[in-house]
Amino acid sequence: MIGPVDGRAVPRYAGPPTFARLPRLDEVSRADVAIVGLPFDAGVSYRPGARFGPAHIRQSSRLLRAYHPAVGVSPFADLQVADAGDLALNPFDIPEALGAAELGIRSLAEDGARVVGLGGDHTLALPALRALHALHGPVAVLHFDAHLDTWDTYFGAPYTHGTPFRRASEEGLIDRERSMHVGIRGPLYSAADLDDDARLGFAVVRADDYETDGVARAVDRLRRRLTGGPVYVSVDIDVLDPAAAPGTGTPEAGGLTSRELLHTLRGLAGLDIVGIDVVEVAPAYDHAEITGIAAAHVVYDLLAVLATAR
Ligand SMILES: N=C(N)NCCCC(=O)O
Ligand SMILES: [Zn+2]
Ligand SMILES: [Zn+2]
Repeated sequence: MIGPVDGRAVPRYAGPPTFARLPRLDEVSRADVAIVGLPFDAGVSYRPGARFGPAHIRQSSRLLRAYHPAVGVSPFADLQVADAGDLALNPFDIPEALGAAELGIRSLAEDGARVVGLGGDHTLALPALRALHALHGPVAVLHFDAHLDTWDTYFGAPYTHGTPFRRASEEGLIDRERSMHVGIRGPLYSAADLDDDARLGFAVVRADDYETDGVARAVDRLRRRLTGGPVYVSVDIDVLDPAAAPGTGTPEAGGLTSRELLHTLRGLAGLDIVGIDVVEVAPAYDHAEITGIAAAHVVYDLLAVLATAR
């Protein structure tokens, strides 16, 4: 395995701009995990800027270290993780951008890598699910978000960051018996949004459930629903409270702490995770890399979970 540049030999703030200062994909013969930047934000409904997310998450990942004590693994030693760079996604043509994202993710996955997409806005979950469906058939979606993202259209547009999981459900890409949202909160357009969402195949762990029932119960609920098949993990960074992730486009008060989120992610060990995205990091609204660091740790903890399958 080729791991990250050692922070005790080359200063953290020097060295390659790859995620965690890992090798580039073209520097390794094969990869278990490919981290790919998806700089695209033409699907947003409010604050723009998630196109700068991949570079920001990479910059905020320079302090990650080799050993994960809570999980008891060294993700970069147990897995060959490499940075595949960014896909070139057309900012003026959403369907074309989604096609390019699907193709890029699919070709990385066909080479045998688990793909971690760094967003970019949440529209990108749709091409990722199209790519994975081609390889695995319908997958369960474990979706961390303040928002349902199963709305229908905005201004008549079907492909936006508020609609990827409705499209994915309509297209038969997801397992409607095993998908779920975690962290849902905030105002909806109407009560019918929740009925539509349930019909599209999602169970819900609300942000408020963390307050009343705690992390262990949330983990228990999601493990029960997700076991028995492939799982796609999609993390919209706005699942975190704006205090823990100010750098995002559609923030909602009352979200998870980063400790709650990371603890929940570690509870996924043993599930068959076939793909991951971390989206909606918009650095223009970030401060002191708070959001970038949270996103980098989300990726790191999910890599640790993947490493437990070794
Ligand atoms: N996927 C994210 N972050 N937000 C969706 C919000 C869609 C809306 O403004 O109704
Ligand atoms: Zn969201
Ligand atoms: Zn979202």
